[in-house]
Amino acid sequence: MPNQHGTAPKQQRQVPSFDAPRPPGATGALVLADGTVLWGKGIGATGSNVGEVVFNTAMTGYQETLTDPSYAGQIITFTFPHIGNIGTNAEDIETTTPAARGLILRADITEPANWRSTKHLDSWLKANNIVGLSGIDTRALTRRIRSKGAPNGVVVHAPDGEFDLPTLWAKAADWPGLEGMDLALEVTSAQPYSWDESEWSLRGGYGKQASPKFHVVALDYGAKRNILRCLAASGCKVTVLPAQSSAEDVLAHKPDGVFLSNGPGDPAATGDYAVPMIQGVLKAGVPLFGICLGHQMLALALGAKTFKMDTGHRGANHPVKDLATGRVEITSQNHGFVVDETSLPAGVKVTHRSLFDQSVEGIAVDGKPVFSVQYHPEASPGPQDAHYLFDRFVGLMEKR
Ligand SMILES: NC(=O)CC[C@H](N)C(=O)O
Repeated sequence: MPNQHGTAPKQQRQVPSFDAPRPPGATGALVLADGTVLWGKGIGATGSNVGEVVFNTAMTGYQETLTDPSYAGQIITFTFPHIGNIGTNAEDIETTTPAARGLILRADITEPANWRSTKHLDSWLKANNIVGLSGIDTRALTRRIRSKGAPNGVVVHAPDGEFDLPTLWAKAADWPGLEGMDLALEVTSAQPYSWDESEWSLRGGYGKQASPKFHVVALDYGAKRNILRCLAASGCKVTVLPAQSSAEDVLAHKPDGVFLSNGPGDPAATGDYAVPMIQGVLKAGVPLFGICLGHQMLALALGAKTFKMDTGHRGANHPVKDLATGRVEITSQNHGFVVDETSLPAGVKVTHRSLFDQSVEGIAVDGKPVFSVQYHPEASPGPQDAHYLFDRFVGLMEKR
């Protein structure tokens, strides 16, 4: 039986026929695990890469999106057609080593016209070894993902047009998929470090750096820089620790608060290290705040379950309702797994809900300084409606 990604076990699967004529001039393709081939023009680095093919509907912020470590293991389809128009620069990055496995565009890369641009997107993709494809009917691809779920696929770019479809297809069909895959360990920092605000200027309306009042230990599962910036701007000195740090490692820093970062892969696959660490911190009563993967890990540590969504949420205009105030926030999102509401134990309440599909967007523990959200209050890219959550975290530390 093929699973939801269209991947069938090796012994059962049929090698698709790849006899259809290759369009002249095709220098790239997307080969899906079900044998579908979408021909296009290769962009960025040459070579091929396998991953889960997802789509992002944000109209801005392609450089932040491509450098968000949560995209490890994924090939990003941009539904917005003008990608490249502001070029790239050295500031709008969420990590120095992008983890996304490829990108799919409708149109050719737009020529840059922006005073901050220091490099054309195509050269930047090459420098960062990201393989891409343009000339793809991204609307059709997105509709396919929406109706059948995110497929596994291989993106290939070969300037001479020479690539072997059966080999690429086998790479897609053999890839196990994100379910059960721990990718946080691929993108976490190897060493602890202090977030140095002087190196990375505060941007975008968060104001100047506040002098630190609280010490926050941030667990790095693939943390976006703008989260660390937002914590610093809210008055926190931030110590970043590697993903596999234990509760003892964390508490040895005598933190006023502990932050659980975003990150790639399946949250349930990180259970052996993240869950005991979080449980130790919960026991110590230290205020806890989690974003996205961190939110999912907190739910797991509280005894709940997560599961893989068919399509996921990736974009910059997702409406979320704060159930306490009734206020609707427009949020930035990037996730493919979600907390199973029915598995939440007594004493853990849903605080935020997606107005697209009613799924859980935030939780809090009754009477404890512990909360998390599925979406991205730090934006980058996206609106800043939810920035108040950083102040809420600081408020909990203040109270304690
Ligand atoms: N942005 C994130 O932290 C993503 C969390 C998790 N990897 C998911 O896809 O659901």
